[in-house]
Amino acid sequence: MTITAETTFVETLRAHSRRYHDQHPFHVRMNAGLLSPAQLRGWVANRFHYQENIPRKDAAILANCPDVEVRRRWIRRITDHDGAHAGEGGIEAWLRLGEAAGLSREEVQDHRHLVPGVRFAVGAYVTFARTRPWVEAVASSLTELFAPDLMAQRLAAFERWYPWIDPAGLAYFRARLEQAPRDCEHALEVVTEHCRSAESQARAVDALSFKCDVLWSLMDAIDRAYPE
Ligand SMILES: O=C(O)c1cc(C(=O)O)c2c(n1)C(=O)C(=O)c1cc(C(=O)O)[nH]c1-2
Repeated sequence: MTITAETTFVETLRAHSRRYHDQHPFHVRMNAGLLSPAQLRGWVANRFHYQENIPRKDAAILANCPDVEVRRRWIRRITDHDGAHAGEGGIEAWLRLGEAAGLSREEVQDHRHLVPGVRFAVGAYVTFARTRPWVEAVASSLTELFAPDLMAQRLAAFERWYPWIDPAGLAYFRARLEQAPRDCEHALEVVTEHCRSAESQARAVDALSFKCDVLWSLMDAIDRAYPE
């Protein structure tokens, strides 16, 4: 997707919703209630690797960012996932989701279910944030513009189609319904303020494309590991 005279920068970013992983066949089947318990557990166990690396990705952005005001707001993402204390935060909430789905904490944390493609996709995202200019790394987080719709759909689907998962385990998704819009509003603010030239806008768009590929590859790897 390229920026043209007719489409503004922000419209071009938003148009990436067409490449978001909500349209991946595995997610489509998940939301239609068609996944077996083993497939759903495989997804939960593998997606944990994404969750546990988000704070490391955000720490890389902080390390590369010279702007104190951006850092002051961005740092909250790390506590959202890590929690301020043991037993709190998004990573803990994801482990509880695993338990609600029948996975022990140990088997999620020791990566015994982790498939190579997911490890590669997550590693690529963290490396991108470490090695690319920080504004591009911020732009790559903008897939979160599209996440709330998928979270809402997922919550409804889990309650309707997968009643064997204790609904208390879905707290992670409920929290993201609030956190994702706040986070991506800030990210969009940073990107529009810092990307004024056509060239920097094109780089931000490329960063978002890259991230869509990361998420899609991750789902491809899960789909392949837990076939129908
Ligand atoms: O379940 C999902 O579909 C989904 C997608 C995304 C995303 O679009 O990157 C994130 C999350 N969840 C999520 O839970 C999360 O904490 C998160 C952080 C980020 C990011 O790039 O900084 N994306 C996402």
